Amino acid sequence: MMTVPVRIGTRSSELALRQARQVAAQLDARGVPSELVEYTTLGDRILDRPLSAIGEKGLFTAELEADLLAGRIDCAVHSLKDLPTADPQGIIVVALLEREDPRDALVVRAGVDAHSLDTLPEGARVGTSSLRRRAQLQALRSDLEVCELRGNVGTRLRKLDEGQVDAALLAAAGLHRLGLADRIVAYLDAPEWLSAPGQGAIAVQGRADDEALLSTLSSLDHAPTRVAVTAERALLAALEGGCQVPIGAAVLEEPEYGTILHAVIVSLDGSSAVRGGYPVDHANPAASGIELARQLRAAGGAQILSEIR
Ligand SMILES: NCc1[nH]cc(CCC(=O)O)c1CC(=O)O
Repeated sequence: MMTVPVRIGTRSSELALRQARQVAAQLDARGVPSELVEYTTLGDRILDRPLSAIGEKGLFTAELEADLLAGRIDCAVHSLKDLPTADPQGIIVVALLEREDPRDALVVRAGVDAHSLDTLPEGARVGTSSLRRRAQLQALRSDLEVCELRGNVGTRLRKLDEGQVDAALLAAAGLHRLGLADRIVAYLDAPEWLSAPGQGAIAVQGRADDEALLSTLSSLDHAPTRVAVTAERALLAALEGGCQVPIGAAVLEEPEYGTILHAVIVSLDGSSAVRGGYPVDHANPAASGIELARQLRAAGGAQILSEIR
C-alpha cells in the first residue's frame, strides 16, 4: 500500500479537474491517498486560432508528459480523445475509467426553437472547432453556417449565450460531468452521427516502468470500455488520423449482431462520405479497427483522406 499521496497531473479547466477528481475518488475508495497537480497547457493558452491551424502535436498533453517522465507527477488524467493514438515513449494508459455517454450533443441559445439538427432554422450559425463535427453537419445540412467556436466548455456556452452562434455541438460527456445536461436539446445518435474515437472515456497515463503505480491503478480499468476504445482508436491510427481529420467512430452493442464498430470518413465540405461497420473481436479489438480501416480506405476513404492532406 502506498502511503505518500499519488500525484495526479491534470489541466486546470473545470472539466479536466472533475475528471481528475473522479480518479482521485476511485483511488480513495481503495484506500489510496492522492493530490492534484494543475497545469495550464499550450492548448489552453492559445485561444485565438482554430486548433486545426496550430498543428502542433500534444497541445494539451506535452507539459504533463514531460513532468510524468521527470517524476514530478505519478500519473496524468486526460479525456482519452485528446490523447494522440500513439503512446509517447515510456508512457502508457494504465487505466481507462468506465465510459460516459460517447455521443455528441446539440445545444442552442435562448430564442432558437429547435429540438434536433433537422429543426434548426435555415442558415443557422452552428459553432464547433472540430473538423469531424463540421463535415458531418455539412453532409446533413449544407445550408447551415458552421462557425469556429473555441475554448473550454464553459467558454463555448458563454459565446453561444452571447449570440456569437445560434447552436453548438459539444460532447455529451463533458456537459454531463459539468452538471450541464439540462442544456442539451438533442443527442446525436450512432451510427447515423459518429463522434470522436474514444470520446467519453477518461484515461490515466503512467510511466511504463512504474510497477507500484501500475499495480495500484490497474484495478480502475473498465474492461468493456477498453475493448470499445481500443477498436475505435486502432481504426483512427490505421487511417493516420489525429484530431484534425473528419473520422467518426463508435462501438455499439446491437442485440441482433453483437458488438459492432461503426466508422465514417467525411470530406471537409460534407459532400462525400464513406461509412461501414465490422464486428469487434473482444480478444483482439485492435484487429477489428485495422480491418474496418482497410475496408473504408478501399471503398473511397483513401481518396477523401488524400484530398484533405
Ligand atoms: N476537445 C475537447 C474535449 N475533450 C474532451 C471533451 C469532452 C469529454 C470527453 O469526450 O470525454 C471535450 C469537449 C468537447 O468535445 O465538447
